[in-house]
Amino acid sequence: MKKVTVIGAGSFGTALSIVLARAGNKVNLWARESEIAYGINNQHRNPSYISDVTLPDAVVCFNDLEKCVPGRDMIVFATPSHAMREVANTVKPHLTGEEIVVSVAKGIENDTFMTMSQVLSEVLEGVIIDDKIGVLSGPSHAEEVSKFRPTTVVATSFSKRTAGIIQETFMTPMFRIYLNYDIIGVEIGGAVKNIMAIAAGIVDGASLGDNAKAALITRGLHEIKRLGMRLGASQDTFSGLAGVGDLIVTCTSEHSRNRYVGYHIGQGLKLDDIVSKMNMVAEGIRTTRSVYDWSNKLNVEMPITEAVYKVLFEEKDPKDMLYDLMTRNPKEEIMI
Ligand SMILES: NC(=O)C1=CN([C@@H]2O[C@H](COP(=O)(O)OP(=O)(O)OC[C@H]3O[C@@H](n4cnc5c(N)ncnc54)[C@H](OP(=O)(O)O)[C@@H]3O)[C@@H](O)[C@H]2O)C=CC1
Ligand SMILES: O=C(CO)COP(=O)(O)O
Repeated sequence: MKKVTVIGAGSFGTALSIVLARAGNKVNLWARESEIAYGINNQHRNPSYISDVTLPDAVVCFNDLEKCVPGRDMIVFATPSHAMREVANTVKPHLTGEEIVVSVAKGIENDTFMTMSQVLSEVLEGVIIDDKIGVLSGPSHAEEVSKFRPTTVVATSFSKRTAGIIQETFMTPMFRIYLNYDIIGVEIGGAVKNIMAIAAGIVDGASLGDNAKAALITRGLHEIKRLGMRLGASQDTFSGLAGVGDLIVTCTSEHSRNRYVGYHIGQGLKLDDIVSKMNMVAEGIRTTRSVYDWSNKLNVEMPITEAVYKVLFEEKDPKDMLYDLMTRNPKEEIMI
Protein backbone atom coordinates (compact mmCIF):
# COMPACT_ATOMS: atom_id res chain seq x y z
CA MET A 1 0.00 0.00 0.00
CA LYS A 2 1.33 3.43 -0.98
CA LYS A 3 0.36 6.95 -0.02
CA VAL A 4 -0.50 8.63 -3.32
CA THR A 5 -1.64 12.16 -4.12
CA VAL A 6 -3.33 12.88 -7.43
CA ILE A 7 -3.00 16.51 -8.52
CA GLY A 8 -6.05 17.56 -10.53
CA ALA A 9 -9.63 16.42 -9.88
CA GLY A 10 -10.75 16.56 -13.50
CA SER A 11 -12.09 13.51 -15.33
CA PHE A 12 -8.87 11.53 -15.40
CA GLY A 13 -7.53 12.52 -11.97
CA THR A 14 -10.86 11.46 -10.47
CA ALA A 15 -10.90 8.16 -12.41
CA LEU A 16 -7.31 7.34 -11.43
CA SER A 17 -7.94 8.09 -7.78
CA ILE A 18 -10.68 5.42 -7.88
CA VAL A 19 -8.25 2.93 -9.49
CA LEU A 20 -5.54 3.75 -6.96
CA ALA A 21 -7.97 3.24 -4.07
CA ARG A 22 -9.16 -0.05 -5.60
CA ALA A 23 -5.51 -1.11 -5.82
CA GLY A 24 -5.29 -0.68 -2.04
CA ASN A 25 -3.52 2.68 -1.78
CA LYS A 26 -4.32 5.64 0.49
CA VAL A 27 -5.37 8.36 -1.93
CA ASN A 28 -5.40 12.13 -1.61
CA LEU A 29 -6.88 14.07 -4.50
CA TRP A 30 -6.16 17.78 -4.98
CA ALA A 31 -8.84 19.94 -6.60
CA ARG A 32 -8.39 23.63 -7.27
CA GLU A 33 -12.10 24.26 -6.58
CA SER A 34 -13.31 23.85 -2.98
CA GLU A 35 -16.79 22.80 -4.21
CA ILE A 36 -15.23 19.74 -5.84
CA ALA A 37 -13.45 18.79 -2.61
CA TYR A 38 -16.72 19.29 -0.72
CA GLY A 39 -18.67 17.11 -3.19
CA ILE A 40 -16.14 14.29 -3.10
CA ASN A 41 -15.74 14.28 0.69
CA ASN A 42 -19.43 14.66 1.52
CA GLN A 43 -21.35 13.08 -1.35
CA HIS A 44 -18.58 10.84 -2.78
CA ARG A 45 -19.15 12.44 -6.18
CA ASN A 46 -17.20 14.93 -8.21
CA PRO A 47 -19.86 17.51 -9.08
CA SER A 48 -18.08 18.72 -12.24
CA TYR A 49 -16.44 15.69 -13.86
CA ILE A 50 -17.66 12.08 -14.40
CA SER A 51 -20.34 13.01 -11.88
CA ASP A 52 -22.29 9.75 -12.34
CA VAL A 53 -19.52 7.81 -10.59
CA THR A 54 -19.34 7.11 -6.83
CA LEU A 55 -15.92 7.54 -5.27
CA PRO A 56 -14.72 5.18 -2.52
CA ASP A 57 -14.18 6.40 1.07
CA ALA A 58 -10.45 5.84 0.60
CA VAL A 59 -10.26 8.91 -1.67
CA VAL A 60 -10.00 12.13 0.33
CA CYS A 61 -10.08 15.42 -1.56
CA PHE A 62 -8.31 18.65 -0.58
CA ASN A 63 -7.91 22.03 -2.14
CA ASP A 64 -4.85 22.93 -0.12
CA LEU A 65 -1.56 21.46 -1.43
CA GLU A 66 0.08 21.87 1.98
CA LYS A 67 -2.44 19.40 3.42
CA CYS A 68 -2.23 16.70 0.75
CA VAL A 69 1.28 16.65 -0.77
CA PRO A 70 3.83 16.35 2.07
CA GLY A 71 4.83 12.85 3.15
CA ARG A 72 3.50 10.94 0.13
CA ASP A 73 5.20 8.08 -1.77
CA MET A 74 3.86 9.10 -5.18
CA ILE A 75 2.50 12.29 -6.76
CA VAL A 76 0.44 11.87 -9.94
CA PHE A 77 0.02 14.97 -12.12
CA ALA A 78 -3.36 14.80 -13.87
CA THR A 79 -3.73 18.43 -14.92
CA PRO A 80 -3.73 19.42 -18.60
CA SER A 81 -0.37 19.88 -20.28
CA HIS A 82 -0.68 23.66 -20.67
CA ALA A 83 -0.97 23.90 -16.85
CA MET A 84 1.78 21.36 -16.03
CA ARG A 85 4.61 23.87 -15.59
CA GLU A 86 2.56 26.21 -13.39
CA VAL A 87 1.10 23.39 -11.28
CA ALA A 88 4.47 21.62 -10.84
CA ASN A 89 5.97 24.92 -9.67
CA THR A 90 3.30 25.25 -6.98
CA VAL A 91 3.70 21.62 -5.88
CA LYS A 92 7.54 21.72 -5.77
CA PRO A 93 7.95 23.47 -2.38
CA HIS A 94 5.94 20.65 -0.74
CA LEU A 95 8.14 17.81 -2.07
CA THR A 96 11.03 16.17 -0.22
CA GLY A 97 12.73 14.30 -3.08
CA GLU A 98 11.59 10.88 -1.85
CA GLU A 99 8.44 10.85 -3.98
CA ILE A 100 7.94 9.20 -7.35
CA VAL A 101 6.36 11.73 -9.70
CA VAL A 102 4.07 10.54 -12.51
CA SER A 103 2.59 12.45 -15.44
CA VAL A 104 -0.60 11.24 -17.08
CA ALA A 105 -1.07 14.37 -19.21
CA LYS A 106 -0.95 13.98 -22.98
CA GLY A 107 0.46 17.06 -24.63
CA ILE A 108 3.52 18.93 -25.85
CA GLU A 109 4.27 22.35 -24.36
CA ASN A 110 3.87 25.22 -26.85
CA ASP A 111 7.12 27.07 -27.68
CA THR A 112 9.50 24.77 -25.73
CA PHE A 113 8.22 21.58 -27.48
CA MET A 114 8.83 19.71 -24.23
CA THR A 115 7.02 16.53 -23.28
CA MET A 116 5.42 16.46 -19.84
CA SER A 117 8.18 14.37 -18.23
CA GLN A 118 10.68 16.91 -19.59
CA VAL A 119 8.68 19.79 -18.10
CA LEU A 120 8.55 17.95 -14.74
CA SER A 121 12.27 17.23 -14.92
CA GLU A 122 13.06 20.91 -15.57
CA VAL A 123 10.68 22.37 -12.99
CA LEU A 124 11.42 19.86 -10.22
CA GLU A 125 15.21 19.92 -10.73
CA GLY A 126 17.07 20.09 -7.43
CA VAL A 127 14.32 18.19 -5.59
CA ILE A 128 13.26 15.21 -7.76
CA ILE A 129 15.89 13.32 -9.74
CA ASP A 130 15.02 12.20 -13.28
CA ASP A 131 15.02 8.55 -12.21
CA LYS A 132 12.00 9.26 -10.01
CA ILE A 133 9.91 10.63 -12.87
CA GLY A 134 7.53 8.41 -14.84
CA VAL A 135 4.58 8.44 -17.21
CA LEU A 136 1.40 6.40 -17.45
CA SER A 137 -0.25 6.38 -20.88
CA GLY A 138 -2.42 4.34 -23.21
CA PRO A 139 -6.05 3.85 -24.26
CA SER A 140 -7.88 4.83 -21.08
CA HIS A 141 -10.96 7.03 -21.27
CA ALA A 142 -11.83 8.22 -17.78
CA GLU A 143 -15.51 7.36 -18.26
CA GLU A 144 -14.60 3.66 -18.62
CA VAL A 145 -11.64 3.54 -16.19
CA SER A 146 -13.86 4.92 -13.41
CA LYS A 147 -16.46 2.20 -14.03
CA PHE A 148 -13.91 -0.62 -13.93
CA ARG A 149 -14.18 -1.45 -17.62
CA PRO A 150 -11.06 -3.47 -18.60
CA THR A 151 -8.25 -1.06 -19.48
CA THR A 152 -4.58 -1.59 -20.34
CA VAL A 153 -1.88 1.08 -20.33
CA VAL A 154 1.90 1.35 -20.11
CA ALA A 155 4.13 2.70 -17.36
CA THR A 156 7.44 4.18 -18.40
CA SER A 157 10.28 6.01 -16.72
CA PHE A 158 13.93 6.93 -17.07
CA SER A 159 14.40 4.18 -14.45
CA LYS A 160 13.17 0.58 -14.70
CA ARG A 161 12.70 0.48 -10.93
CA THR A 162 10.42 3.52 -10.99
CA ALA A 163 8.38 2.14 -13.89
CA GLY A 164 7.98 -1.10 -11.90
CA ILE A 165 6.77 0.78 -8.81
CA ILE A 166 4.22 2.68 -10.92
CA GLN A 167 3.03 -0.63 -12.40
CA GLU A 168 2.68 -2.19 -8.93
CA THR A 169 0.90 0.82 -7.46
CA PHE A 170 -1.83 1.19 -10.12
CA MET A 171 -2.41 -2.42 -11.14
CA THR A 172 -5.85 -3.96 -10.50
CA PRO A 173 -7.63 -6.82 -12.28
CA MET A 174 -9.44 -4.21 -14.43
CA PHE A 175 -6.47 -1.85 -14.91
CA ARG A 176 -3.57 -3.77 -16.37
CA ILE A 177 -0.19 -2.14 -16.81
CA TYR A 178 2.64 -3.14 -19.09
CA LEU A 179 6.16 -1.78 -18.80
CA ASN A 180 7.78 0.13 -21.64
CA TYR A 181 11.12 1.91 -21.18
CA ASP A 182 10.80 4.22 -24.20
CA ILE A 183 9.61 7.35 -22.42
CA ILE A 184 9.87 9.67 -25.43
CA GLY A 185 7.97 7.23 -27.65
CA VAL A 186 5.21 6.81 -25.07
CA GLU A 187 4.80 10.56 -24.65
CA ILE A 188 4.86 11.34 -28.38
CA GLY A 189 2.28 8.59 -29.01
CA GLY A 190 -0.03 9.94 -26.27
CA ALA A 191 0.21 13.56 -27.37
CA VAL A 192 0.17 13.35 -31.16
CA LYS A 193 -2.75 10.89 -31.39
CA ASN A 194 -4.95 13.75 -30.15
CA ILE A 195 -4.27 15.62 -33.41
CA MET A 196 -5.24 12.53 -35.38
CA ALA A 197 -8.42 12.21 -33.30
CA ILE A 198 -9.42 15.75 -34.29
CA ALA A 199 -8.83 14.76 -37.93
CA ALA A 200 -10.84 11.54 -37.46
CA GLY A 201 -13.66 13.59 -35.94
CA ILE A 202 -13.62 15.90 -38.97
CA VAL A 203 -13.88 12.86 -41.25
CA ASP A 204 -16.93 11.61 -39.27
CA GLY A 205 -18.55 15.03 -38.91
CA ALA A 206 -18.24 15.74 -42.62
CA SER A 207 -19.44 12.17 -43.48
CA LEU A 208 -16.33 11.43 -45.53
CA GLY A 209 -16.71 7.69 -44.96
CA ASP A 210 -15.12 4.67 -43.32
CA ASN A 211 -12.40 4.30 -45.95
CA ALA A 212 -11.22 7.82 -45.22
CA LYS A 213 -11.25 7.16 -41.48
CA ALA A 214 -9.19 3.98 -41.82
CA ALA A 215 -6.73 5.81 -44.07
CA LEU A 216 -6.52 8.64 -41.61
CA ILE A 217 -5.76 6.35 -38.66
CA THR A 218 -3.18 4.39 -40.65
CA ARG A 219 -1.40 7.40 -42.13
CA GLY A 220 -1.74 9.17 -38.77
CA LEU A 221 0.17 6.34 -37.11
CA HIS A 222 2.85 6.68 -39.74
CA GLU A 223 3.12 10.38 -39.02
CA ILE A 224 3.33 9.87 -35.25
CA LYS A 225 6.05 7.27 -35.83
CA ARG A 226 8.00 9.58 -38.13
CA LEU A 227 8.16 12.33 -35.51
CA GLY A 228 8.82 9.91 -32.67
CA MET A 229 11.68 8.13 -34.43
CA ARG A 230 13.24 11.45 -35.38
CA LEU A 231 13.32 12.16 -31.62
CA GLY A 232 14.93 8.82 -30.80
CA ALA A 233 11.82 6.78 -29.95
CA SER A 234 11.64 3.05 -30.60
CA GLN A 235 9.48 2.04 -33.58
CA ASP A 236 7.93 -0.81 -31.52
CA THR A 237 6.35 1.61 -29.05
CA PHE A 238 4.03 2.85 -31.80
CA SER A 239 2.70 -0.70 -32.35
CA GLY A 240 1.85 -0.81 -28.66
CA LEU A 241 -0.75 0.59 -26.27
CA ALA A 242 0.68 4.11 -26.16
CA GLY A 243 0.85 4.15 -29.96
CA VAL A 244 -1.75 2.42 -32.09
CA GLY A 245 -3.80 1.44 -29.00
CA ASP A 246 -4.45 5.00 -27.89
CA LEU A 247 -4.78 6.18 -31.50
CA ILE A 248 -7.60 3.69 -32.16
CA VAL A 249 -9.56 4.52 -29.01
CA THR A 250 -9.27 8.28 -29.41
CA CYS A 251 -10.15 8.28 -33.12
CA THR A 252 -13.22 6.09 -32.59
CA SER A 253 -14.60 6.53 -29.07
CA GLU A 254 -17.75 8.45 -28.21
CA HIS A 255 -15.85 9.61 -25.11
CA SER A 256 -13.00 11.35 -26.94
CA ARG A 257 -13.03 15.12 -26.48
CA ASN A 258 -10.57 15.57 -29.35
CA ARG A 259 -12.73 13.57 -31.72
CA TYR A 260 -15.72 15.59 -30.49
CA VAL A 261 -14.00 18.86 -31.43
CA GLY A 262 -13.16 17.50 -34.89
CA TYR A 263 -16.66 16.13 -35.39
CA HIS A 264 -18.28 19.51 -34.80
CA ILE A 265 -15.76 21.24 -37.03
CA GLY A 266 -16.67 18.68 -39.70
CA GLN A 267 -20.30 19.66 -39.14
CA GLY A 268 -19.43 23.29 -39.87
CA LEU A 269 -19.15 24.79 -36.36
CA LYS A 270 -16.38 27.24 -35.39
CA LEU A 271 -13.60 26.14 -33.03
CA ASP A 272 -14.24 28.94 -30.50
CA ASP A 273 -17.94 28.08 -30.32
CA ILE A 274 -17.19 24.39 -29.77
CA VAL A 275 -14.58 24.99 -27.07
CA SER A 276 -16.67 27.58 -25.22
CA LYS A 277 -19.38 24.93 -24.66
CA MET A 278 -16.97 22.24 -23.34
CA ASN A 279 -16.10 21.91 -19.64
CA MET A 280 -13.25 19.50 -20.38
CA VAL A 281 -9.92 19.90 -22.11
CA ALA A 282 -9.23 18.79 -25.70
CA GLU A 283 -5.43 18.67 -25.59
CA GLY A 284 -5.10 18.15 -29.35
CA ILE A 285 -5.91 21.80 -30.09
CA ARG A 286 -2.81 23.18 -28.37
CA THR A 287 -0.76 20.13 -29.34
CA THR A 288 -1.54 20.77 -33.02
CA ARG A 289 0.14 24.16 -32.67
CA SER A 290 3.19 22.70 -30.86
CA VAL A 291 3.66 19.79 -33.25
CA TYR A 292 3.07 21.86 -36.40
CA ASP A 293 5.76 24.38 -35.33
CA TRP A 294 8.06 21.63 -34.11
CA SER A 295 7.80 19.50 -37.25
CA ASN A 296 8.60 22.55 -39.38
CA LYS A 297 11.61 23.27 -37.22
CA LEU A 298 12.82 19.66 -37.42
CA ASN A 299 11.86 19.33 -41.08
CA VAL A 300 9.69 16.27 -40.38
CA GLU A 301 6.88 15.78 -42.88
CA MET A 302 3.51 15.73 -41.05
CA PRO A 303 0.78 16.39 -43.61
CA ILE A 304 -2.21 15.47 -41.42
CA THR A 305 -0.96 17.71 -38.62
CA GLU A 306 -0.49 20.50 -41.14
CA ALA A 307 -4.02 19.98 -42.48
CA VAL A 308 -5.52 20.03 -38.96
CA TYR A 309 -3.49 23.15 -38.13
CA LYS A 310 -4.90 24.95 -41.17
CA VAL A 311 -8.46 23.96 -40.32
CA LEU A 312 -8.12 24.96 -36.65
CA PHE A 313 -6.08 28.13 -36.95
CA GLU A 314 -6.30 29.37 -40.55
CA GLU A 315 -10.01 28.78 -41.15
CA LYS A 316 -9.42 26.31 -43.93
CA ASP A 317 -12.66 24.61 -45.00
CA PRO A 318 -12.58 21.12 -43.41
CA LYS A 319 -14.11 19.61 -46.58
CA ASP A 320 -10.98 20.67 -48.47
CA MET A 321 -8.74 18.99 -45.91
CA LEU A 322 -9.10 15.44 -47.17
CA TYR A 323 -9.00 16.55 -50.80
CA ASP A 324 -5.65 18.26 -50.16
CA LEU A 325 -4.31 15.16 -48.44
CA MET A 326 -5.55 12.93 -51.27
CA THR A 327 -3.98 15.04 -54.00
CA ARG A 328 -0.47 15.26 -52.58
CA ASN A 329 2.37 14.00 -54.76
CA PRO A 330 2.33 10.21 -55.31
CA LYS A 331 4.76 8.38 -53.01
CA GLU A 332 5.78 5.06 -51.48
CA GLU A 333 3.75 3.86 -48.49
CA ILE A 334 6.62 3.11 -46.12
CA MET A 335 8.93 6.08 -45.77
CA ILE A 336 10.11 7.04 -42.31
N1 LIG B 1 -10.08 12.14 -19.66
C1 LIG B 1 -9.43 11.07 -20.10
O1 LIG B 1 -10.05 10.07 -20.47
C2 LIG B 1 -7.95 11.05 -20.14
C3 LIG B 1 -7.20 12.19 -19.97
N2 LIG B 1 -5.84 12.12 -20.05
C4 LIG B 1 -5.03 13.32 -19.91
O2 LIG B 1 -5.10 13.78 -18.56
C5 LIG B 1 -4.93 15.20 -18.52
C6 LIG B 1 -6.08 15.79 -17.73
O3 LIG B 1 -7.27 15.54 -18.48
P1 LIG B 1 -8.72 15.44 -17.87
O4 LIG B 1 -8.72 15.09 -16.45
O5 LIG B 1 -9.50 14.59 -18.77
O6 LIG B 1 -9.20 16.97 -18.05
P2 LIG B 1 -10.50 17.65 -17.54
O7 LIG B 1 -10.78 18.74 -18.49
O8 LIG B 1 -11.54 16.65 -17.25
O9 LIG B 1 -10.03 18.28 -16.13
C7 LIG B 1 -8.95 19.17 -16.07
C8 LIG B 1 -8.51 19.32 -14.62
O10 LIG B 1 -7.34 20.13 -14.57
C9 LIG B 1 -7.62 21.27 -13.76
N3 LIG B 1 -6.92 22.43 -14.28
C10 LIG B 1 -7.06 23.01 -15.50
N4 LIG B 1 -6.23 24.05 -15.62
C11 LIG B 1 -5.56 24.13 -14.44
C12 LIG B 1 -4.59 25.02 -13.94
N5 LIG B 1 -4.12 26.01 -14.68
N6 LIG B 1 -4.13 24.82 -12.70
C13 LIG B 1 -4.61 23.81 -11.95
N7 LIG B 1 -5.54 22.93 -12.36
C14 LIG B 1 -6.00 23.12 -13.60
C15 LIG B 1 -9.13 21.46 -13.82
O11 LIG B 1 -9.54 22.20 -12.70
P3 LIG B 1 -10.92 23.06 -12.72
O12 LIG B 1 -12.02 22.08 -12.60
O13 LIG B 1 -10.78 23.94 -11.55
O14 LIG B 1 -10.94 23.80 -14.04
C16 LIG B 1 -9.56 19.99 -13.76
O15 LIG B 1 -9.45 19.50 -12.46
C17 LIG B 1 -4.91 15.66 -20.00
O16 LIG B 1 -3.59 15.85 -20.39
C18 LIG B 1 -5.53 14.49 -20.75
O17 LIG B 1 -5.04 14.39 -22.08
C19 LIG B 1 -5.17 10.95 -20.24
C20 LIG B 1 -5.86 9.79 -20.40
C21 LIG B 1 -7.30 9.74 -20.38
O1 LIG C 1 -6.34 10.04 -24.01
C1 LIG C 1 -7.48 9.70 -23.94
C2 LIG C 1 -7.89 8.27 -23.97
O2 LIG C 1 -6.81 7.42 -23.88
C3 LIG C 1 -8.55 10.74 -23.85
O3 LIG C 1 -8.75 11.28 -25.10
P1 LIG C 1 -9.60 12.63 -25.25
O4 LIG C 1 -8.81 13.68 -24.53
O5 LIG C 1 -9.73 12.88 -26.71
O6 LIG C 1 -10.92 12.40 -24.58
